[in-house]
Amino acid sequence: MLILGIAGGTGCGKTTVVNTILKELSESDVGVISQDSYYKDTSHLSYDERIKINFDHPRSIDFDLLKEHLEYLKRGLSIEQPVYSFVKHNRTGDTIKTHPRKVMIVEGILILSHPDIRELFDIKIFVHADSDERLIRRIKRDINERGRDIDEVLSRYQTTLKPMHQQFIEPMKEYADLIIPNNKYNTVAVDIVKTIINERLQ
Ligand SMILES: Nc1ncnc2c1ncn2[C@@H]1O[C@H](COP(=O)(O)OP(=O)(O)O)[C@@H](O)[C@H]1O
Ligand SMILES: O=c1ccn([C@@H]2O[C@H](COP(=O)(O)O)[C@@H](O)[C@H]2O)c(=O)[nH]1
Repeated sequence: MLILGIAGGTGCGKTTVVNTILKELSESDVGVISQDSYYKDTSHLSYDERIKINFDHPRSIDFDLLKEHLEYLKRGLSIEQPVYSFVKHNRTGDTIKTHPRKVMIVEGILILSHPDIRELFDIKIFVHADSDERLIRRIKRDINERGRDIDEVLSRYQTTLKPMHQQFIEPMKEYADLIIPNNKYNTVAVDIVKTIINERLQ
C-alpha cells in the first residue's frame, strides 16, 4: 500500500486537489481518509460549548484513532471512518466502511503535525496558497456550504485560524517531499501526483 499525506492550511485546496486526482482513477484502487472525520467526538458538549472549541489545534483531533485506522488499513483490514458534520461541529454517529486500497490518500490541515502519523506516509505533500487567497476561499465556502456568517468566519480567522496556522501548519512544509503552489489551479503538479499513483497501480 502507498500512503500519501496531503496537508496545507484551510482553503489551500486540499480537497479540490484530491478530487482532481481521483477523477480518472478507479475507486477500487484509491481511497481517501479525511482528517475531518477524526475530530474528537464532542457529544457530551452543548452546541454553544462546541463552537468555542479551537478546531485548528492538534488537540482537537483524535490522532490515536487515525493512527489505529491507518495501521489497520496497512494490515489489509477495513475500518469504519466516522462521518463529521461541520454544521453541527460534531461527528454524526454514522460511519463509512473504508476498505484498504493499493493507494490511500490522507488529507487534512494537521496531518503532518503528528510524528507517528507522519511516519506512516510514503509521500508527504503540502499544498500552498497565500493566506489572503485562503481567507477569501474560506469565507465563500463556509457561508455557502457550512452554515456560517461573515462575522463568525472573520472572528475565527483572527482568534484561531491564523495563529494556529503559523504555529502548527506552515512549519510542516519542512517535512514535505513535494510542495504544490495552488494560488491558481495547478494541473501540472496534480498530473505529477497522478503519475506517481499510476506507477504504483501498474
Ligand atoms: N486553485 C484554486 N483556485 C481557486 N479556487 C480554488 C482553488 N482550489 C480550491 N478552490 C476553491 O476554494 C475553496 C476551498 O477549497 P478546498 O479544496 O475545500 O480547500 P481545503 O480542503 O484545503 O480547505 C473551494 O470552494 C474550492 O472550490
Ligand atoms: O467543527 C468544525 C471542525 C472544523 N472546522 C474548521 O475546518 C477547517 C478544516 O477543514 P478544511 O476543509 O481543511 O478547511 C479548520 O480550519 C477548522 O477551523 C470548523 O469550522 N468546524
